[in-house]
Amino acid sequence: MDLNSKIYIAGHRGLVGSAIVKNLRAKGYTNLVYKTHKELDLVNQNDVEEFFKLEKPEYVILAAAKVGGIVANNTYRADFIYENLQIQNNVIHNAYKYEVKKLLFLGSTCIYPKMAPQPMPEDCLLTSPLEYTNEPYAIAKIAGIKMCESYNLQYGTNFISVMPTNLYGPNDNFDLEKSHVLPALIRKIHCAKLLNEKKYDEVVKDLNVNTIEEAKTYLSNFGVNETSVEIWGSGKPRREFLYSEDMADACVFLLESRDFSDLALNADTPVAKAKVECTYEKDAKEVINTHINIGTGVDISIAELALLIQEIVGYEGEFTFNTDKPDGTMVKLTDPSKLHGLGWKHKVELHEGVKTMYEWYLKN
Ligand SMILES: NC(=O)C1=CN([C@@H]2O[C@H](COP(=O)(O)OP(=O)(O)OC[C@H]3O[C@@H](n4cnc5c(N)ncnc54)[C@H](OP(=O)(O)O)[C@@H]3O)[C@@H](O)[C@H]2O)C=CC1
Ligand SMILES: C[C@H]1O[C@H](OP(=O)(O)OP(=O)(O)OC[C@H]2O[C@@H](n3cnc4c(=O)[nH]c(N)nc43)[C@H](O)[C@@H]2O)[C@@H](O)[C@@H](O)C1=O
Repeated sequence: MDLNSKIYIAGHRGLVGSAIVKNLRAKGYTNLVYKTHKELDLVNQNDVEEFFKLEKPEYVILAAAKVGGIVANNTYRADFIYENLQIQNNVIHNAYKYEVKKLLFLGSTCIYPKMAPQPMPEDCLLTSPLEYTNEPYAIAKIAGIKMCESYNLQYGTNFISVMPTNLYGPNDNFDLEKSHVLPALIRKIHCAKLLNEKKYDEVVKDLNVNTIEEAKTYLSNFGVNETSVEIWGSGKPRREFLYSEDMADACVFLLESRDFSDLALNADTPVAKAKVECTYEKDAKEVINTHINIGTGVDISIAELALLIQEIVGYEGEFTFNTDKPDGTMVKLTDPSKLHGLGWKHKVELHEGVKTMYEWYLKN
């Protein structure tokens, strides 16, 4: 990739996409292409093909997807599987058709089995059943990995898949119903603090409603009042969080350094030969695995996360636990040793990242 290469970032306004644009710009890449969802609906096959035909990007980063937290995944199951399959089918296939030099596909660590060994290595994929709450989303993501792998093998493309752990940072989704836990808890705890301090104008502004009564009613639906904040589930599940700017840096690092161009079945390489002959299937599988974990290797319980956010926000109320809401997977800690072996490690620790994110939230 040189600094003038034409790079298409799909999903450039999202949590990850915006961090990737920032990272690429800081590294001096100048020829970046993007479209909002409104300008180009990636679910639409014809429109995506027209875009590739016209723009002919040399590199593609696929950070556009239907994304949400545990309840959104569990509720809008059809939308999560349909939209994600459509988006990735359209983008990956056209990247092949219009000869993109390299593509980076963003999966998720929820592709791994619910009872995966901890920490989860890349090769535990497809070894036992998935977590139910996000099974449709995870199945779409697994299809994306297998598509990248299959196009590399059959057509000699250079498609990479990354499996990030739970992410957070600027431009995150703070919608209390649909967001992930970290932005949801920041907003709930912040609003409870404002209610407690009777800063009603600020609560009304935060929620974009007209009156404090409206704001209080809305927040009470999410178990938030002057003195307490509801946490979904038991608080016992453990999650691993990575700051979005670290995630973006890992993506650009892998895009610059990882290469699968010798994997085509007709390539004159030992892996390709092994794959054709099906003689060294295990060895070949280890080498052709296009997916790689991106994580910190450190996790924290949801109850501990709430305490950490409480301290950063400066909230003095209590927490309640709503066990009618799902816990989801109890532990999903990545094994990032493959990534570490390639020479990349995260820089932002959780406390610092949450502090920076809260400052961003207050400004935006
Ligand atoms: N957030 C997380 O914790 C994790 C995320 N991931 C993966 O990382 C990737 C990025 O996620 P994240 O940044 O959090 O998601 P966001 O929801 O923040 O951003 C998603 C982006 O995708 C775009 N988009 C969605 N649907 C369409 C569509 N039909 N056509 C065009 N654009 C569309 C949105 O565009 P617009 O802004 O114009 O609406 C938005 O820019 C996804 O693949 C996700 O699965 C993986 C693990 C964890
Ligand atoms: C990244 C990954 O994220 C999703 O999986 P998840 O990790 O289960 O997502 P989550 O962040 O929404 O929840 C984490 C934990 O936190 C608890 N929790 C407490 N209180 C709130 C709360 O207020 N909101 C939310 N959302 N969760 C809460 C919640 O009950 C759960 O135990 C995938 O669907 C999929 O999108 C994916 O790839």
